[in-house]
Amino acid sequence: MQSHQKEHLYKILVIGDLGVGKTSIIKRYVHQNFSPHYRATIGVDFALKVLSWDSDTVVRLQLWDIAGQERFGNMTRVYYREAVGAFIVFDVTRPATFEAVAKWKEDLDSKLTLANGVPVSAVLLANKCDQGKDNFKNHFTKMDQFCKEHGFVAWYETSAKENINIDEASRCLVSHIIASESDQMQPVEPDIVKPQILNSSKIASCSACFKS
Ligand SMILES: Nc1nc2c(ncn2[C@@H]2O[C@H](COP(=O)(O)OP(=O)(O)OP(=O)(O)O)[C@@H](O)[C@H]2O)c(=O)[nH]1
Repeated sequence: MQSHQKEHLYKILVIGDLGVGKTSIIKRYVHQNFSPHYRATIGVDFALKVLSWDSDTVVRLQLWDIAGQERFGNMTRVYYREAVGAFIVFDVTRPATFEAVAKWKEDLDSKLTLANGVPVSAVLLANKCDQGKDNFKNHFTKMDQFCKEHGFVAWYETSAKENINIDEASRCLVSHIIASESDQMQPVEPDIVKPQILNSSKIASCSACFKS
């Protein structure tokens, strides 16, 4: 008997400042391990995660781990090409890395949009929550507001060290990508189609992913 399993291959970007934990999040997600030692990524690195999405769908995530220092280079346009989703990561113990989030998001939206001009789905990850939980608790309301203003579909506190919320964040991103595929979206250069701000009904429909 022939299998009717559907397969999706999605290119996902993992971006954010130096040392915020991008490589560690991917390592935890794909290889189920964690190392406390820091080795800066040079350029870009890749990993593949295969998900049994439901009984008849397999999702392959091609994760592009882009070095933090690349925001200051001119290769991001090349790396972003044909991505359909992104994680933007910051380190809850270093406020400067949160300040850089808006810059990463701007960089992303200025270089990559889907065919109907909508930005690719992006989820914000507040990483190293094993270290900064108490400092961060008071910011939940502000984070929801920040995400709406900057066009993130959701945000999660994560820890690559303690394996917190990484699977959940990924499922949220994938479900948004699958939902947006119904709009026949193909990534194109924004020179052809100008980026648009997500309309509020689109954001509201994502609110299930926002933490309360
Ligand atoms: N406590 C804690 N440490 C973490 C966590 N995630 C990453 N780290 C540590 O933070 C440091 C930097 O992690 P990386 O994953 O290399 O960071 P990166 O964002 O890939 O860095 P670049 O390659 O420079 O862009 C390493 O020493 C990790 O062990 C976490 O969730 N909790």
